[in-house]
Amino acid sequence: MKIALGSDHAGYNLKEALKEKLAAGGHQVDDKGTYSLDSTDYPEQAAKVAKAVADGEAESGVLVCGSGIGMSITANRFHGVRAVLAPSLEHAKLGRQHNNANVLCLGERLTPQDLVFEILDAFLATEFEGGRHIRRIDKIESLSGAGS
Ligand SMILES: O=C(CO)[C@H](O)[C@H](O)[C@H](O)COP(=O)(O)O
Repeated sequence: MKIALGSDHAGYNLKEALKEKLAAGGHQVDDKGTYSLDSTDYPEQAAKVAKAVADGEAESGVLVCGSGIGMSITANRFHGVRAVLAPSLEHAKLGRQHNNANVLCLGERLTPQDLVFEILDAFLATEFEGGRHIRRIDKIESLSGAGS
């Protein structure tokens, strides 16, 4: 699978570990940065990953910051992106089954690495259930620009 990957400084170490894991699993990883521990602003990397997913250049995205919150807020600004902040396996599975999430957001400062690895595996392995959930996702997509 082609996966766009990004982090800020607070997610850099985890991003590097995830890059290795994804590559070892046979995935094609597009690393959108950041490329060091120097302080940076998460909207920059989140926008690059979200755009790659929105434009169809990547099938899925993975974003890491300290908590995962800033990444998810930013990524969900992009039409067609459904980013899930997943601190547990259940969040990752439900995000795929019910919400057809295409971006996984993680918090390096809050979630231990061994759990993050399991969360990533669950996210990639879980299928969207379709059915009634399609109607709801269509409603989300129809809201783009609403309230502005
Ligand atoms: O967006 C966040 C919090 O909602 C992320 O955790 C950031 O990584 C965090 O805000 C960065 O904080 P820092 O004090 O600048 O390292």
